[in-house]
Amino acid sequence: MTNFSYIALGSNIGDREYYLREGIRELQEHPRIRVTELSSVYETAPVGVTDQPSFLNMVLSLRTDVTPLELLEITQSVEQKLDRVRDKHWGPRTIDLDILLFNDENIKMNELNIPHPRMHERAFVLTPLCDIAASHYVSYYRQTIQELAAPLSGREKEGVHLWKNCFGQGGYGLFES
Ligand SMILES: Nc1ncnc2c1ncn2[C@@H]1O[C@H](COP(=O)(O)OP(=O)(O)OP(=O)(O)O)[C@@H](O)[C@H]1O
Ligand SMILES: Nc1nc2c(c(=O)[nH]1)N=C(CO)CN2
Repeated sequence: MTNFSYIALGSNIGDREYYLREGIRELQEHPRIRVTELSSVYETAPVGVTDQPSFLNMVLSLRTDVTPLELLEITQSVEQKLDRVRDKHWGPRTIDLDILLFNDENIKMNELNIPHPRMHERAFVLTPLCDIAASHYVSYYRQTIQELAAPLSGREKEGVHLWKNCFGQGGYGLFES
């Protein structure tokens, strides 16, 4: 499995931790994917559409031999399987799986943009990503993840609170409760 990718997960409907856990499990059980690391889980204030429940957010890294478009198909089928309904733009969702990075590729297609076009401005993405990839260099931004996170305002960072510290346990603390 020669490709690597970082995926952001978010949930703000129902049993949010259940949906995160099931999202990870679905990816892990895919024969062409190996989940390699999980960040901690953060509770985050909604960004964009603010009149909705708070989110649980986290990120994971994986290795795979599928293409970026195949990975998008897989993540979308996991979202569907986990009751995701697409109605309101940026509205509440049981599970959202965004492909943040795929190797060091720069992809601009109608259905897929990599790096994810809003990752650099989102504390709810960069904070968990720093758990597992702080020193990872992204050519597109000519910066490491840590450097991307540094200019985020205090207000953005204030909306992001550690909810479950799984990282110190190799990430898989999420499966222990
Ligand atoms: N890197 C990416 N990861 C996931 N979806 C992407 C990506 N780039 C483009 N898309 C497209 O974005 C479309 C909308 O995705 P989705 O409904 O999950 O957006 P969102 O999570 O509400 O908003 P945002 O993209 O700001 O996180 C998808 O159908 C997909 O084709
Ligand atoms: N805190 C938070 N806010 C959001 C999120 C999210 O995952 N977490 N996702 C969005 C659309 O993808 C819009 N706003």
